[in-house]
Amino acid sequence: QTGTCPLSASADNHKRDCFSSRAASTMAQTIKYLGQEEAQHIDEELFSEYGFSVDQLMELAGLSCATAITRAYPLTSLVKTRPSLLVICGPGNNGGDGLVCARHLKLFGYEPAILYPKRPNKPLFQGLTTQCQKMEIPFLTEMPEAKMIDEAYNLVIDAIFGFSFKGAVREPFGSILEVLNKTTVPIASIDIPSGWDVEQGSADGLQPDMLISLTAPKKSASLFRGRYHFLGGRFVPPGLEKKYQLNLPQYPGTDCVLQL
Ligand SMILES: NC(=O)C1=CN([C@@H]2O[C@H](COP(=O)(O)OP(=O)(O)OC[C@H]3O[C@@H](n4cnc5c(N)ncnc54)[C@H](OP(=O)(O)O)[C@@H]3O)[C@@H](O)[C@H]2O)[C@@H](O)CC1
Ligand SMILES: [K+]
Repeated sequence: QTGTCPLSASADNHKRDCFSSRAASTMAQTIKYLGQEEAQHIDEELFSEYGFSVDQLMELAGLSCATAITRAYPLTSLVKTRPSLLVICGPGNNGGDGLVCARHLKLFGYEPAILYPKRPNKPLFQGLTTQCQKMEIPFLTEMPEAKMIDEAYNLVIDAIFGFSFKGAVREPFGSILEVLNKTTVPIASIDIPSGWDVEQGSADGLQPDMLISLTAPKKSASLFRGRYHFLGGRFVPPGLEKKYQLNLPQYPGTDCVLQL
């Protein structure tokens, strides 16, 4: 009889609702934040064990970044008359993500310009550079001053260093990060705020407005204080997710990004 009583039924519903919201929040709390070595192992396994190529995953990573940026800073929200963006690319795969991201942002209607001061002599990066040039994206020859960046661009995309960054920042990136620290336009960092220790962060380093974590957040992401934290890189096979207990949240529908 109690089972049919409206009060009990609603209490049961309440219990069930509480349980599922608790379950959901437990799920959300247990997304794994990766250490540096763990992130590198996952990366290596994707290429070896799981048969992916770098350019495949870089394309998906860069597309996720462009999509997340479009969500956080839609064209209609930009304060400057032109939808100008500055994309700063570093010497590794994080820089490659930046090149792919710039290409997609151009297709999405933005006007990116790229600073790419240290270009690896590898076909992958040469191809990505050519693709951007053919998309009529200008490459800057030097880092503009902070004041000029604040005047000319709506957003800076930081694709300088990712999860392989270690030690004190070497030139020319030390000077570039110093300038970025003086700018006031929002910064969107790809995977790691550049200059941050991948696990410990950096108290006096960049304070980006947006962070796009790829595959899974890295430990330093728990110190991120900006407005937008997105997850991208929807390419993790179930076996790998299970092995590393990533406990990734469900991406909605066909989306390639998820706001955390
Ligand atoms: N599985 C995934 O999630 C995927 C991840 N992807 C992306 O790859 C990123 C990781 O890429 P990565 O391993 O190439 O390294 P990354 O962090 O770009 O930097 C290495 C470069 O930085 C340099 N460097 C290092 N320390 C330095 C210092 N102190 N000062 C100055 N330079 C320093 C170092 O130079 P070197 O030591 O060789 O002189 C090297 O050239 C990852 O974060 C994500 O964005 C996607 O593309 C695909 C799928
Ligand atoms: K970065």
